[in-house]
Amino acid sequence: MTAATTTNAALFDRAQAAIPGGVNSPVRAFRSVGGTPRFLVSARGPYVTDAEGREYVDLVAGWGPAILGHAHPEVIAAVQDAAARGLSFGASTPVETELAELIEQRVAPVEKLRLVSTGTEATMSAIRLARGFTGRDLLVKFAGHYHGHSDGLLAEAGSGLATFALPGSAGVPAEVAALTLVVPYNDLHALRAVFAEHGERIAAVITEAAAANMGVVPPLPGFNRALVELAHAHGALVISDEVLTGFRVSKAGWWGLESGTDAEYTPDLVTFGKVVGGGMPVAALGGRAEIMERLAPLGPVYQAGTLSGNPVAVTAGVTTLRLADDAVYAKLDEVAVLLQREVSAALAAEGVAHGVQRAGNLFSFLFGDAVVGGARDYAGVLAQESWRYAPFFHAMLDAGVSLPPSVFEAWFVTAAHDDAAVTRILDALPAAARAAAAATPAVA
Ligand SMILES: Cc1ncc(COP(=O)(O)O)c(C=O)c1O
Ligand SMILES: NCC(=O)CCC(=O)O
Repeated sequence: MTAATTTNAALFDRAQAAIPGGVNSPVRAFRSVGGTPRFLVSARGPYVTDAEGREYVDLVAGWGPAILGHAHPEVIAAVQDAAARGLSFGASTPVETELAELIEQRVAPVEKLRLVSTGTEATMSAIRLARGFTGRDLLVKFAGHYHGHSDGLLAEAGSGLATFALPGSAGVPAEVAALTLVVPYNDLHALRAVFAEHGERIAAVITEAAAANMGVVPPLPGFNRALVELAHAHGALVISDEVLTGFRVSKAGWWGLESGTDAEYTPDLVTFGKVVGGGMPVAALGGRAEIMERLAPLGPVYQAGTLSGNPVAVTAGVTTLRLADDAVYAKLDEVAVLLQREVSAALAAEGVAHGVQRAGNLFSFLFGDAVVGGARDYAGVLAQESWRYAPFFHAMLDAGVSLPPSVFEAWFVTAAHDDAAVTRILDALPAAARAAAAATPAVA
């Protein structure tokens, strides 16, 4: 390893002078945990390495895409091969159809699919399509769910907005914000009330297939199904956002986990991102052919992109999905279960009251007596002692384990988390649990 020639602190100073907050996405800024963000220079398998030459076991996984671990040799080789043939054509390529077919084969509600570059674009376009299809304007979303940063979706959103306690965003016209109705998650009663009042004006309900941007909050059994039935009874569509869960929690995403059970549901539109790009900018919206065919050039709903279906990025996605076989998903599940158990045991050993939240192989922890039974919505999540997370996070980081820098984010495992990586995490836990136990709330 080459000797470090700079420090994270120096890089952060320089970044802050050139880039707002020193980051290109707010969740990277360490604002809620304090300290200096690590500037990463490389990643391989379950590890990331910072500019000081320090290696960390990674439980962020690029915020989800790296199910195989970082820089999987076959993915890198395929990307290098694609790159050597040209970076972007602005024309159709065979590999785009391959990715669309692969997704359609696995997720039955997706009959037709269009590729875009980010999850934000996928949900934004799905909403326009739902409005164009239904001829209605209102959108229903759930508090604590995050669907990217387009104007209509930032109200009571999760991810960075939860981390920074923002109720929404400046710059969103009141007229636009008024078109989004926010309902507590897992609350069919509240959803029924919204439909009773506004049913004829609601174009769609958008929901994370399993919520994972306020920490993890799974849907109650049958919730997705009931919400589809309710929406359809009122002529509204359901957009199931699988940007985070898609091809991470199973070969067919969250839909795959519930299909074939009593809770099976059929959303009208589904959005994907993260894993479908294998770490490169690919996302997608798909769904019923009748709806998808309203998109230009077939229909009147306009949607486009210079870089949509970029050949290098799509190659990373296709290769990742093809390599993610049953053994990969079994490994993700195994590591997730082990870490849930061991983190919980370490916290319990230090007397830290906590709840464990899980949805497939996604999981997170809630701190405090109020949440030992878990949380089923955003208000439940906010009832925790979130101030216990920063010292826990920093103790793990000091011991060489990189967690999401917010208590409101899921932990992401990879299939490359082998015994050595897991052992390093387990070794770090006792001190981190002690730090969480000793934490005190900040005084204003
Ligand atoms: C459920 C969900 N939807 C949408 C998005 C937005 O995706 P992107 O950050 O690629 O715009 C994210 C994550 O960022 C997400 O977790
Ligand atoms: N779970 C939150 C995200 O994945 C968001 C990442 C980002 O906005 O940078």
